[in-house]
Amino acid sequence: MLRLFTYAEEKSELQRHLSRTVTFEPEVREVVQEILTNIEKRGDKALFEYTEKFQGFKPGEITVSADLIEEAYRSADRDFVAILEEAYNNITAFHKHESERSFFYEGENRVILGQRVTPLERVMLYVPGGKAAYPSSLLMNVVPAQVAGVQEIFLTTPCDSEGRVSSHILAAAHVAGIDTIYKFGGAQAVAAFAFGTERVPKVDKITGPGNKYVALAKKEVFGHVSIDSIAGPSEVAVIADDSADPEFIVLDLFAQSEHDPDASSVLITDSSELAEAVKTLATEKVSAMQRSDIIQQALAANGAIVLTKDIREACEVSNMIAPEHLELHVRDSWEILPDLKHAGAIFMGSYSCESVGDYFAGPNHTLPTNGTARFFSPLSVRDFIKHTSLISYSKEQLGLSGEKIAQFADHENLQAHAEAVRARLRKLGR
Ligand SMILES: NC(=O)c1ccc[n+]([C@@H]2O[C@H](COP(=O)([O-])OP(=O)(O)OC[C@H]3O[C@@H](n4cnc5c(N)ncnc54)[C@H](O)[C@@H]3O)[C@@H](O)[C@H]2O)c1
Ligand SMILES: N[C@H](CO)Cc1c[nH]c[nH+]1
Ligand SMILES: [Zn+2]
Repeated sequence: MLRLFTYAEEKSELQRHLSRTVTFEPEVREVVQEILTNIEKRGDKALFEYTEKFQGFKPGEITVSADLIEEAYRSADRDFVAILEEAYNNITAFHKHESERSFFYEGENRVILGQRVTPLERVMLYVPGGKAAYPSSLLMNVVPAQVAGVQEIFLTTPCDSEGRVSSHILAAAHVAGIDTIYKFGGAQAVAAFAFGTERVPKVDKITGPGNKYVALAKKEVFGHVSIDSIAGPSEVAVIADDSADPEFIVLDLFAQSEHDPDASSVLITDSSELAEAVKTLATEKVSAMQRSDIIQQALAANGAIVLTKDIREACEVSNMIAPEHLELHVRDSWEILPDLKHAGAIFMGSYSCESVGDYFAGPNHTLPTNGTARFFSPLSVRDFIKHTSLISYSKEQLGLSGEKIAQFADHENLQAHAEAVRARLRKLGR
C-alpha cells in the first residue's frame, strides 16, 4: 500500500509517482470545462441540472434560511458548540495579526503619497461537503473575510439529495454570524458565483478548499473573479529521524489520506528502521479505520515512504514536493527550519500534529496544494483586502518636476501625456 523509495537510486521514479499538476487529469479538465461553459451560457437552468446530477437534489429552495441555521445551533451538542466557539476565537485572534493599515506620508512641498486599504465588497466562500462536511473550513473561510471587513459574504456548500446541509455546518455558521448558506457544490457552484446567474450573485472573489473539480474550476474562472489559491486535495509530508514515534506518523499519514482518494501523504526519513516500522504498522492498522477504503486508495496512488541519506537530503525532497502541510518529527525541528523553503504550513515537533492546525490553533487551514506552496500562501486577511495608490501633488511640486515628467513622456512618444503636464506648467507661468 505504501511504497518505499530510496531517494538516491529512485529519484526520477519518485518524482513521477508524486507529480501533482494544477491542471489535473484530462478527464477532469473536460468535465470542468463543460460545466463552466454551460453555466456561463445557460445560468440557473444548467446550475440546477448539475446540482441534480451531482448532489441528487432538484433545487426548489436554493438557500438554507436563517431560521434553520439558528435552530441547528440551538439543538447542537453544547460541548461541540463550545469547541466551535473556542476555535472561532483562536482563528480570529490569529487573523487579527494579519490586518493591514493604509499608509500616507508627506514629502516636500505638501506632496502626499499613500496606499489605501479597503475590503473587497462581495465574496463567495466555498465550504467543501462531498465526502465529509467541513464546519472547520467554514470558520477558516469566514474569519479572515470578517476581520478584513467584507460586507457581502456568500457561502455555499453542497447539500444532500433532500436539500439538507449538515447540521454541524449550520451550527458553525451561526457561531460565525452567517445567516444564509447556498446549497450548491462542485465546479458548478464556482461557475455560478464567478459569472452570476439569475438567482446567484456574481462576486469579486472566490476562496476556499475543495476537491479537484472545485480547485480546477477556481483556477479556470480566475480573471472573471479573483481567487485565493489552488487549495485542492489535501497533502502532508512528514520529515522524521530515528527519534520519531511510528504510530504518530502512521496516524498523521492516515489523517490526510482519509480526506480524499486524491490526497497525498509522504514520509521522508533517514532511518530505515523507522521506514520499515511505519510501513508495517500502516498495513496493520488501516483496515480498522472507518475510511479504510479512501485511505488505502490515497496511499497507494499518491503516498510514499522516502529513504534519504540524511535529514538535509530529506529537506531537499520536501522542498521538491512543496507540500501543503509539513510535519517535523526530528530531535530539533527549529534547527532544520532554515533549510525548508516551500510548504503551506509547517508543524514543529511531534506534538504539533496537523489536526491541531486543521481545527484549532488559529492559522488558516486553507492552504496551497499541488506544488503551488512555492508561490501561494495560506488563505488570509490579505485575500479579502485590496490596495489603492493615492497621489496628491501640489502646484509647487508639479512646477518643479513637471518638465522632467513631460520629457519622460516625450521619450515614450506619448504626446498627450507630455502636453497634459505642459498645459499646467504654462498656467503656472513656467
Ligand atoms: N487544501 C486545503 O486547504 C483543503 C482544506 C480542506 C479540505 N480540502 C480538500 O477538500 C476536498 C473535499 O472534497 P469533497 O469531495 O469531500 O467535497 P467538495 O465539496 O470539494 O466536492 C464535492 C462536489 O464535487 C463535485 N464532483 C464530485 N465528483 C464529480 C465528478 N465525477 N464530476 C464532476 N463533479 C464532481 C460534485 O459537484 C460534488 O458536489 C478534499 O479533497 C479535501 O482534501 C482541502
Ligand atoms: N487537512 C485539511 C486541509 O488540507 C483541513 C481539514 C479540515 N478538517 C479536517 N482537516
Ligand atoms: Zn485534515
